[in-house]
Amino acid sequence: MASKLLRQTLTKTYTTAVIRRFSTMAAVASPSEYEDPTGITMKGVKISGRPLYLDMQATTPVDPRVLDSMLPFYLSRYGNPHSRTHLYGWESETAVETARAQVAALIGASPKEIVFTSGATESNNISIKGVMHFYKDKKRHVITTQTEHKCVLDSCRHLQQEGFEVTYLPVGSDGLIDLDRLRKEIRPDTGLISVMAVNNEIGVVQPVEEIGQICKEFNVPFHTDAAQALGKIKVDVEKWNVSLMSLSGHKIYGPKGVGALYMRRRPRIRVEPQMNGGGQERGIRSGTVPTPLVVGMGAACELAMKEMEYDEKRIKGLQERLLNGIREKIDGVLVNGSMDRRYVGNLNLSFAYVEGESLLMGLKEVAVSSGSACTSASLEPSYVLRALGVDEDMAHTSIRFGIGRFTTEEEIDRAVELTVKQVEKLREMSPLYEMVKEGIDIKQIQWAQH
Ligand SMILES: Cc1ncc(COP(=O)(O)O)c(C=O)c1O
Ligand code: FES
Repeated sequence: MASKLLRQTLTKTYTTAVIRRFSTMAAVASPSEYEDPTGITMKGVKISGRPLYLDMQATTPVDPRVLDSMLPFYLSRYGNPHSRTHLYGWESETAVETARAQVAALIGASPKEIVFTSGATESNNISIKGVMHFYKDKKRHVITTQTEHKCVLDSCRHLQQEGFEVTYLPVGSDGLIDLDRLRKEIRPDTGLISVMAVNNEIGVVQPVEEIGQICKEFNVPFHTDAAQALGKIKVDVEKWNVSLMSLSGHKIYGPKGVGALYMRRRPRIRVEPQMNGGGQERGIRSGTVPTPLVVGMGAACELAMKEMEYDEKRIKGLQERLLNGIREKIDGVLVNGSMDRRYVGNLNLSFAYVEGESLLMGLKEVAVSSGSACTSASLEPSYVLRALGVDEDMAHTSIRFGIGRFTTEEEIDRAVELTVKQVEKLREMSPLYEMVKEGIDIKQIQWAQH
């Protein structure tokens, strides 16, 4: 008895000490090699000092409070949540169920409607291919949009190869779909309508509630990729009338490699599983549930629930500071996508009369994303910006600034300063800008053909 008590106490003390140490280390992560004044070279870029991070749509840092909640499940409570015969299993299972309730609460769902996955990519794959495969005898048609995340588009392409038909709805110059057009495209054999809530590149918020109503009217299941919406805008599965919703942990200050899929129970939506095995997660997603990651996602959802309003207010202020700061100093700045229907943490801008690649190369001190081809594996500029009808040269100079919970005013001011400096420098060298200043309409110029 005494030894058992001693062991428990020791384990507890050990864990608490380790947690403290690790969380502090994590909170101040700054690998020293980048601080070397002579710099290092990575991917052909000379780096001396860490760039400031404004790429929150790509991923977010883990909130230290989230990490704190996760650590015990690596160090002392490491049981398999599916072990039925001992405490280790039971405590992990309890933690997974708590996390399930935390995720459900943030989207107005019942915990029974949440399936844990490896991320939004997997949830999107299960939703799109899983639903269509399950109802394949009667339903052969999917409607989605041209500006979805690659994993939605690619799942749809896969279905097309199998003989399903897919309609890719166009978007207006504001990035939003036309609801009348959506109605017109619905057919008796339409088995799924998949429209993302918040776009990852341009931040526009689709009219999800209205889309949900149309889906109800035509009795077609509605799937929404809410990876960029969760914890950022109010998400409500009832109000939106969604049947399936994809969620991700690492976009909301949680860990990478975990996500969730919401699946409506009434009326019940069915899917064909993509992963077969031990039958975990109601047979929809076999495989041991990664307890620490799931606990982290749950904690991140709970924090988002408490802090979303505060975060949004702060981030909105920073977004305005960034846009006004840039516009005060330079002209020819275009916001890509609707400014009214937009998540405030996203500012996607294009800069006229500069060369895209040079702009990015000159902005190495700010970690941002770009819609230009030179930053991606494909050779085409962003398909999202092209769907909006953004001019080719403007698409090449687009920069996505992603602002988040831990972004500071100083960082925004520094980003303004560096961006303005770079754009001005490039314009000084640009004969095109020279002509514009002289009042020549460059769109009217007939360039020599070659
Ligand atoms: C809109 C959207 N959908 C899906 C994903 C993929 O999410 P995950 O990394 O969790 O698979 C992302 C993130 O890149 C996203 O922004
Ligand atoms: S800016 Fe690099 S390819 Fe267009």
